[in-house]
This record gives sequence, C-alpha cells and structure tokens, in this order.
Amino acid sequence: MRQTQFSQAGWLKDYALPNASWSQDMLNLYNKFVEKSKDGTWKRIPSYRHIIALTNSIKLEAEKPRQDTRIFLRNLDGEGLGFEYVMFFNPAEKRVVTVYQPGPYLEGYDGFTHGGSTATMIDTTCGICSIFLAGKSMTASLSINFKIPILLGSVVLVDSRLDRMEGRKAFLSCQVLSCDGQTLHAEATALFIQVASPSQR
Ligand SMILES: CCCCCCCCCCCCCCCC(=O)SCCNC(=O)CCNC(=O)[C@H](O)C(C)(C)COP(=O)(O)OP(=O)(O)OC[C@H]1O[C@@H](n2cnc3c(N)ncnc32)[C@H](O)[C@@H]1OP(=O)(O)O
Repeated sequence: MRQTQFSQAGWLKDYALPNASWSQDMLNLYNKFVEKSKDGTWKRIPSYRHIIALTNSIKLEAEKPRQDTRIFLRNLDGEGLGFEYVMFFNPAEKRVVTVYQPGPYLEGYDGFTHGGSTATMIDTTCGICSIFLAGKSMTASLSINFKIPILLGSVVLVDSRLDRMEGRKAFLSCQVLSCDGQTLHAEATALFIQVASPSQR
C-alpha cells in the first residue's frame, strides 16, 4: 500500500493535536507541556487510530492496520465526543502524563464521566508508560480508588509513573488530578507484565 493511500485511509492522522473541541483549560495544559518539551525533558506522543510503529519510514506492510478495527480511545468519529487527549513522556522521571478532556459520549451519572472511561484512561496512560520503559507489556492488575467524580467536559491530568521493576513485573502508580492540580479525582496502582507479544499469549 503506498504511503499516500495509507495517509488517505486516515491512518496517519495524529489525533493528539488541538482541535475545535478543546476547551481553554485543555489548550492551556497542552501548551504548558509543549513548553516543557522545548528542552527535551518531555516529548509529546503522537496518537493514531491504529497502532502504527513509525520508524524513519513507515513500515506499511508490517504495520498495515486492519481497516475494521480502531484503538478503543480513538473509536468515535466527531471531535470532542469521547476521549480527547494528548500524552507526554518524560523518560528521566519515568512518567507519562495524559491531558484528558472526557466528552459527552462518556457519561455515567448525569453530567459526570463514567468511571470505566476514567479506568480506560488510567490503564492506557500506565500502559504507554510501561511499554515505553519496559517494552511490550499487558495489564495484569489495576486497582483504582475513585475519590471525586469528574465532570464531563472538564480537563484532568492523568499522571503515571513506573515505580519499580521486579523481573518481568512493572509496578506503576497513577493520580488523576484537576487541571489546576488542587483536586485528586482518583488514584491507582497497576501491575504490567512484559510479554513477547500480546498475540502470542
Ligand atoms: C513507538 C511505539 C508506539 C507504540 C504504540 C502502542 C499503542 C498501544 C495502545 C494501547 C496501550 C496499552 C494499554 C492497554 C493495556 C491493556 O489493556 S492489556 C489488556 C488487559 N490485560 C490482559 O488481557 C492480560 C491478560 N493476562 C495475561 O495475558 C497474563 O496473565 C499475563 C499478564 C501476560 C501474565 O501471564 P504470564 O506471562 O504467563 O506470566 P505469569 O507467570 O502468570 O506471571 C508472571 C509474574 O507476575 C505475577 N502476576 C501475574 N498476574 C498477576 C496479578 N494479576 N497480580 C499479581 N501478580 C501477578 C505472577 O505471580 C508472576 O510473579 P513471579 O512468580 O514471577 O514473582
């Protein structure tokens, strides 16, 4: 498949960039981490509809995604309806943070974000942290304490860090904080296990 077709199929659209649905809080927090990235300590992680291992050139055949699947967090058409997010990676601090604005299609109780969508964002933020620092790994356990509900449309920072490795076991912790850092919405611990490849389970 030629790169242009690959691109035309929408597979190369980077969704981790500002769009019209982002609130001012979302833009402010995004710009804060873009600023922090200027000296290289943080790096924005691009986000596509499929898992595309981008090297210097795009490995079309090996990484050609199946057209009938999408990564869960990029499964909705329409900006701002579901998971609006962007991740930043800090290798030195062994941290991945996600700036996250839950959309109206993630509702639990009236006007509040469904806890399962918060769990998804915690799982994926810790997952990316584990993948980037410990290689291919899968969630073995995830424990979450939900402290304060998250209003739909509000902006939170999902802040994960790799605390320690024990053999193949990666132990991570994660906090979900309001964009001003004053409110702790949830906190979690996760265990990820290195795997050869999820498909070879
Ligand atoms: C540039 C690059 C871009 C890349 C761009 C990628 C984008 C990608 C987007 C997606 C980002 C991913 C984020 C989603 C991550 C998921 O959601 S993964 C899906 C959910 N998880 C699963 O389906 C996993 C299902 N479970 C399993 O497959 C297997 O149980 C596991 C986890 C692989 C472990 O099995 P195993 O390999 O046989 O290992 P096992 O011997 O059982 O256990 C190893 C050790 O861990 C311990 N252990 C295992 N399970 C547990 C447990 N639950 N509790 C405590 N200890 C445990 C064992 O006791 C053992 O300890 P030791 O005896 O060594 O001390």
